[in-house]
Amino acid sequence: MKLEHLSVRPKAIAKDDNSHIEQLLVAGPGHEAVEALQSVRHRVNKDTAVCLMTDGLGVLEEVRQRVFQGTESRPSFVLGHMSHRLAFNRRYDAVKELRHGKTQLTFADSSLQGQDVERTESRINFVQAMEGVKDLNSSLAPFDKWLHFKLPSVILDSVVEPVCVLMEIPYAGLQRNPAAQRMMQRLLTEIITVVDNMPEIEGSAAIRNFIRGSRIKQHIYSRIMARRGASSDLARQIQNGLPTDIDYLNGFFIRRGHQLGIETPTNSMIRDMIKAKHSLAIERLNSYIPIRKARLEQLKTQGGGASRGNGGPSGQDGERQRQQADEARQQILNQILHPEAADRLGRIRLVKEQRATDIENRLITLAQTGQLRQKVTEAQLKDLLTAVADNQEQEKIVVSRRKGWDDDDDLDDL
Ligand SMILES: CC(C)(CO)[C@@H](O)C(=O)[O-]
Repeated sequence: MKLEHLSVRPKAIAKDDNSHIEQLLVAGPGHEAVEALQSVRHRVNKDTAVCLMTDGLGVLEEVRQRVFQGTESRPSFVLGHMSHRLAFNRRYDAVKELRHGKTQLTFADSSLQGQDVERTESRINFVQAMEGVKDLNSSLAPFDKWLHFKLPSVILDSVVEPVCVLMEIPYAGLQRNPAAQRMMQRLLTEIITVVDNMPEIEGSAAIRNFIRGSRIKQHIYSRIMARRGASSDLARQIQNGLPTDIDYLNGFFIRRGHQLGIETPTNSMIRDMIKAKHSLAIERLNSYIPIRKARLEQLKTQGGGASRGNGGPSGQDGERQRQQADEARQQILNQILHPEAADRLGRIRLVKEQRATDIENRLITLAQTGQLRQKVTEAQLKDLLTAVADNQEQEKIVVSRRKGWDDDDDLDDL
């Protein structure tokens, strides 16, 4: 079974609805935006206002070029960025706020590069509608102020995450690794040169002060400290063969550098290495079914099957054996889970370690007994989660009333 790269969830694409869209908010990873807009292009015209609240930079340029170039029916755009931390609850199609922040909106007319100025009225209406949603805490800002708000997270993701991936270290490892720090410094120097020359922000003292002074470095350092216990999101995406936003992180600065005649060799090399690693991960994920019997036998003798955490030998030998068993376990899980399912299980582990371990044990047992013929999809994993939850509820003979956002719903946020 090959990995699909249709990243937009089918539910977001209502193919049979042809009604005109007046206001459209596109959020999420940068790499999903083009596909999402293409799916509703026939419902959008020059009276539509689209707010791009996507991750990364260069998304608007890509959307203008790939979806609306040469058409009369080009909508007008608002760019947005928010610092709220949100979780998506798939079961209820709802969003939960984990941390309150603010939303900044802007018009990107300065990046139109000779194209017609967009209609202002529809954009103003959209901004007003968003300002009316109290929880969004939105305001309209000049372009440079907006970029100043968004740039730190984009730079952080371009400088820190790829280095974690390539050196195979978590955030904590960056602090004590001079080679990693040199690599980050090179990436940052090139990025700063590109930003400093972007025509859209010419004359912006706020951005100049931010990138030329020590503030950007302080920001990166403080984020590394804050996340030192965490592993990189990009590493998780690559390991699971999921699409990444690298083209809207380092890729954006490379494209802009090219347009401005600025060389960005370190960013280009790192982007290519990330892409190569991603292709290898996909190849690996697609090449392991059916599970090799010999590997399973090895796993059984190492005690790494469905028996995680059940004691075993102690001391250094015991530790080594446990490590080997954990690695073997992980290898098997990589073989039997679809990337989206592995991703979901990983997130469940963050909040319910025992639940994730129980599920893993079941999956490994199914694999060992030859009952898995194909990789487990995210939908199948959800069924299994529900079955395990039902079972546990019956075992406890406890009746509990479900709340809107109870514990199990939290698993669905993930
Ligand atoms: C880079 C940008 C923010 C405007 O300069 C916009 O064009 C974009 O994201 O595509």
